[in-house]
Amino acid sequence: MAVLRLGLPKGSLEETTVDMFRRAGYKIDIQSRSYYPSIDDKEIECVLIRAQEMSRYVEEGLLDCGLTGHDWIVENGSDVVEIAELVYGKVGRKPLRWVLAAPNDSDIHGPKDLAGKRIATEAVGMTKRYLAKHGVEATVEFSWGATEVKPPHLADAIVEITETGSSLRANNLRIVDTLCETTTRFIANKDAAKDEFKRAKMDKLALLLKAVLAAESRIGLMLNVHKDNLDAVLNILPALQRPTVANLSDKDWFSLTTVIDEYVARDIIPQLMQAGAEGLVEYALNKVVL
Ligand SMILES: Nc1ncnc2c1ncn2[C@@H]1O[C@H](COP(=O)(O)OP(=O)(O)OP(=O)(O)O)[C@@H](O)[C@H]1O
Ligand SMILES: O=P(O)(O)OC[C@H]1O[C@H](OP(=O)(O)OP(=O)(O)O)[C@H](O)[C@@H]1O
Ligand SMILES: [Mg+2]
Repeated sequence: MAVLRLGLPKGSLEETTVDMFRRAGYKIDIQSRSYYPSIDDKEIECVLIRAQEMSRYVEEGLLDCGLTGHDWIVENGSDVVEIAELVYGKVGRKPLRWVLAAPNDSDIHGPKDLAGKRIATEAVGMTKRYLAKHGVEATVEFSWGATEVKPPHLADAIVEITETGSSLRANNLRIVDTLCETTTRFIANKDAAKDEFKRAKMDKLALLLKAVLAAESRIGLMLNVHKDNLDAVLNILPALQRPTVANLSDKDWFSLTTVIDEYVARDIIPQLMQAGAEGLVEYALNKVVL
């Protein structure tokens, strides 16, 4: 039987990825110390791999596809096919940033101030390219992690990824500059992407994962409205998502169903009620296919 070999990222992206697959309809079970999670789809075989190494194994064909950050795909210089961009991190749903950071009281305020200094980072290639772009000579030292603790004694500055900013704050570091942004990508091996079975399977996974992300920021809205108030209520709803308007058994009343961005709901719901909406129900969505 044909099987798709899928790499799941160990580390920061692990929990969110497994949760996204669950909401996409796949149950993944990771036993402690096992690097072969089980999945309730006989056509998929999962392997847990560090995000840093994912693109290398996908490029070599040891894995057909996998999820990892754009940052490590670039850092490794991997030649892989991008099936989908999925904007999620460990905590949030926004791109993450790789930043140059220095102690709050340091005299480093821009790239030029790095001349002759020592910079610790997990992303050596990215940092060297940044220095070259600014024509600055500095020492770049590979860091195995816990990089934020290094300044001021073990390094003058660091290049590190930040999501919530709490690791930088906890270590009295301030952001000096942003080197790049990164998001999660669903990548495939070039040959696997040309294989009919594997490509179809990957496209299906990408569609479902994107649908889960699209649903997270939206809500469903259902309400009833008298015909005299129909236009007023319709005018309040965002123009992009035309609602479904259906007749109720009483001819003078209509039922409206629509999907809107969650952040507009808090403004719109009171307005809708004022305009004559009744029996309004807001509900969570599992998947939205755009
Ligand atoms: N909050 C986050 N912190 C760090 N990396 C994140 C975060 N959210 C998403 N990522 C992404 O996860 C990947 C991190 O890969 P990496 O191999 O460094 O593992 P790690 O998650 O830091 O694991 P470890 O705990 O072993 O250091 C990167 O591609 C990065 O863009
Ligand atoms: O801006 P924040 O929300 O604080 O997130 C960013 C931090 O999370 C990651 O650390 P990780 O857990 O991978 O530890 P490590 O430094 O030992 O790799 C990353 O390397 C940063 O330190
Ligand atoms: Mg890490």
